[in-house]
Amino acid sequence: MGRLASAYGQAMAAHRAARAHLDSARDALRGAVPVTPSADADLVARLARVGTALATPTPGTPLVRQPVPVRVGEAIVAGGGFPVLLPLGAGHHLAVDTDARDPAVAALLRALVLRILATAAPGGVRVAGLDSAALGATFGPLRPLVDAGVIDPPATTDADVTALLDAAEQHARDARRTDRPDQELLLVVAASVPSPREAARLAALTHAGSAAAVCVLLGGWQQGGPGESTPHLGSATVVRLSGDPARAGGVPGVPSSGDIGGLARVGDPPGAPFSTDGSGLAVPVRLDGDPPPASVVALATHLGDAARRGASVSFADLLPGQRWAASARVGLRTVVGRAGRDPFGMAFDDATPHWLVAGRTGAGKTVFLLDVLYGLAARYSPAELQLYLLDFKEGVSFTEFVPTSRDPSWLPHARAVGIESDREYGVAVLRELRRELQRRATALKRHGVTKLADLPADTPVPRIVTVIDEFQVLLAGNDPIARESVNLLEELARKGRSYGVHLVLASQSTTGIEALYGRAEAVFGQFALRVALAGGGGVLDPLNDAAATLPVGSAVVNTAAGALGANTVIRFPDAHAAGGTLTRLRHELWQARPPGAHPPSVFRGYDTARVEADTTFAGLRPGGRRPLALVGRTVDVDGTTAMFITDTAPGRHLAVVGTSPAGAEVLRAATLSLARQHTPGEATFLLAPLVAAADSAADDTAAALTAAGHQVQRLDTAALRAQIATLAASPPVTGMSDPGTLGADTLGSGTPGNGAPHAASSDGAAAAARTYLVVFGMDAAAGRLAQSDPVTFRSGHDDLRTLLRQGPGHGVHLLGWWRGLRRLADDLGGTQNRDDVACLVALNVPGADLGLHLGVHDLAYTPRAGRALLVDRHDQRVRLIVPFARDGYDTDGQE
Ligand SMILES: Nc1ncnc2c1ncn2[C@@H]1O[C@H](COP(=O)(O)OP(=O)(O)OP(=O)(O)O)[C@@H](O)[C@H]1O
Repeated sequence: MGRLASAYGQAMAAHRAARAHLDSARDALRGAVPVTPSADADLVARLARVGTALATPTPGTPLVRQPVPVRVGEAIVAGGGFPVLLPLGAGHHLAVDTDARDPAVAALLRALVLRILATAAPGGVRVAGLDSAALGATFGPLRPLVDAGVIDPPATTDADVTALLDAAEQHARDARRTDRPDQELLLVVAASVPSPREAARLAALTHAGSAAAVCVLLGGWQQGGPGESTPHLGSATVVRLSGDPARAGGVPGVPSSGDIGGLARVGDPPGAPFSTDGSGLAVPVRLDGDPPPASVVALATHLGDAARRGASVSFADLLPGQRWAASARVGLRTVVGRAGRDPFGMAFDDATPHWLVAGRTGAGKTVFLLDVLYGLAARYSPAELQLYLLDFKEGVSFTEFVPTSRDPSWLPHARAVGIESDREYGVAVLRELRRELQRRATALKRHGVTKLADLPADTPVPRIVTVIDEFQVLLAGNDPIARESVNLLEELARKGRSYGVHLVLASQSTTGIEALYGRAEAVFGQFALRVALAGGGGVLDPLNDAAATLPVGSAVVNTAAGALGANTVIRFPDAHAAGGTLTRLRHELWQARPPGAHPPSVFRGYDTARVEADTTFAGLRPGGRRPLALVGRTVDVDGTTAMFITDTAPGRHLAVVGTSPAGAEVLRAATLSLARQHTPGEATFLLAPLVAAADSAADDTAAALTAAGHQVQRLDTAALRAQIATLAASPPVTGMSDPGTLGADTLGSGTPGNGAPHAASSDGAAAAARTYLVVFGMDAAAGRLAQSDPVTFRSGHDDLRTLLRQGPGHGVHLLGWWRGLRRLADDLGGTQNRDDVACLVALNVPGADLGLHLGVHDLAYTPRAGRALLVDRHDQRVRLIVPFARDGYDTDGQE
């Protein structure tokens, strides 16, 4: 009886004291003055030890400094009960010996999550749930909190669990390092014990101390028996639902826990035990059940707003107070988002000169890059920072940085922008950057220093950031472009650190890039900083799967080339959602551009090149010594005009080859550009539109030439044959020959009767008189040219070959479109005569055939719509070009 009475007394006192704690906690949460328990002095003294740990929380008090009393259930005593509160937070944890597949445990864990969230200041607690045993069902009733963004979806797979523990350990390290007064508490709720390895990691967290700001609630924790190696927990209160029935009794009318479900034994809280002998609370405890669903919803509503506010990172957060106030001398740094509640910065400096960014499509890669670029552009003036921006995908990543018809602004830091770039354009940019490295190396040598940062202050050299989105396209396959790109990237990555040239390579995946075979380490080894967005874990160490569960708008930033333990999870704002702010910022920066600043050179892969819009074309005037035939825009950094010189050297003729009707467009551009270099009457244009596909271009050419006052004659096949014979037999030596003798249908405005112009004998005056024979569909004349003259026995081909060899010396040039390479070779009399037409524009001609025709082995050319290969056999030029075409010309016509 005495023992029972004593137990009863102890229990009642505990009840009163605990009630007082609870009340005071509640009052404190409401801002009221704490209530001092007034009870039996002896028992209060004992419970005071609990009270020390269970210091009264006040609203907004971080849970990492002091543990808070959290109710777990009601102690059962005869005739009543009292609430049982346990210290949690500040290095105090809880373990239950049964896992959450037992509904009582699941309900208890949910109740604890709810109470801790309600106790903490909004945003003061982050909840990370692990539930591989019940596949997340334990957290089901808390769904409103998940939906409101207050707690994260639970980890259910092995990978999720590992990632969650990685993040928790990182959190602990960061919390210890920063030791902030407002540190967020990470509540790790394990509904069951995962594998032994993860169990050990959870146990280690319970030893991490209050500075780690982690609180672990652990279901299914069985302290190991003899011989078992279950790790010991740190400061944790243990709750048992199973076990020794004899120990569970002790109160009249209260069965042991072994006898009925739902009653538990509560061990001694660390540092403030209930018992003196380690036996824990003397009476059994009915664990609290689920909080009412209405409470969950109410809390979700209450905390959801705060969570959203806390979680949202606005684009404005990335911007500095003052524009262009930072110095790039030792590196570049910008805020890219937030880690926890703190702004998070990333740098291009000696430690992290280059960045590797990966994320599956839709993970927010473009948005992240925009955040970075605007952040940098707002901090550093164009004198400190230049940008080269390359995008290899279909999309609009960098369009906003270049002027358009709707918005004339551009980002003044941008030097070159490639949108839907060709690989050849990418290589051109990398070559340009390598030239810049060489210039910088020379400048550093001149000043006797080895690093950009050591240059004298009065010789500032801007840092260059080159962003290559979807860079794997550049390295795709194992062709000369891929190989050259790898070489260039490796060199830029290796030397860029010292010379202030930084690379950001972004991709959906960095694995399986064939051209990198054996070189990946040499290239990526220079990329200490890795950013893994959702699905972008490939840039991290294979054991580091921290990116496995990232939502859109988050990233793992790792400054140790992806190694485990160097992760920081950040959130970055959606730049797309801040369109207005972005536009205003860009306009502000544009208005502030230095006087004389030029817009970036822009390459848009999908643009048609129009000769009329070409600046070289616009500048052409009569009187030049060697007329230029303009054929397109070179795919290079500046989009220089692609052209041939038509001088008196043998072979200065143009062959455009391929079935694509774009061939007629190229002839049109070449002809019109030549025409601009002659005064009317000085040159004769003999146009032979032999195929229907060229009619439109030929008619347009004739009309434009006529309008400009030039002499134009139209030839049919027969007339062409005759004209070739005439020009071959008696090349014009002076004045104009009579076109009437050519059987031509005169279209031009020049005087009929004045035929081919004369050609002077020297280059100096060669431009003075020319004949341009422009044949649209030269192959259509093959039959006629093959026929021999019954008198002279000369075939048309004989005459053509004479004309090709001797014509330029007499001012006669052939511009022809052949629809097949074979036809061209036949007309030339075999590939051995290929130099007789030295200027070639290859359209949809297979690269291998072209290589054979030209006798070039490793010709890298992939025929595609809107592109051509320019080959000049005299100066060994081989360039990818965007051939000129009229607006509305359908490049799809090219196969
Ligand atoms: N921080 C963010 N917060 C919210 N939404 C975001 C965030 N970042 C990106 N998004 C959204 O995700 C979508 C995809 O973003 P983005 O275009 O940057 O993806 P991506 O990885 O570049 O995809 P793709 O490679 O297919 O172009 C967009 O609708 C964007 O608004």
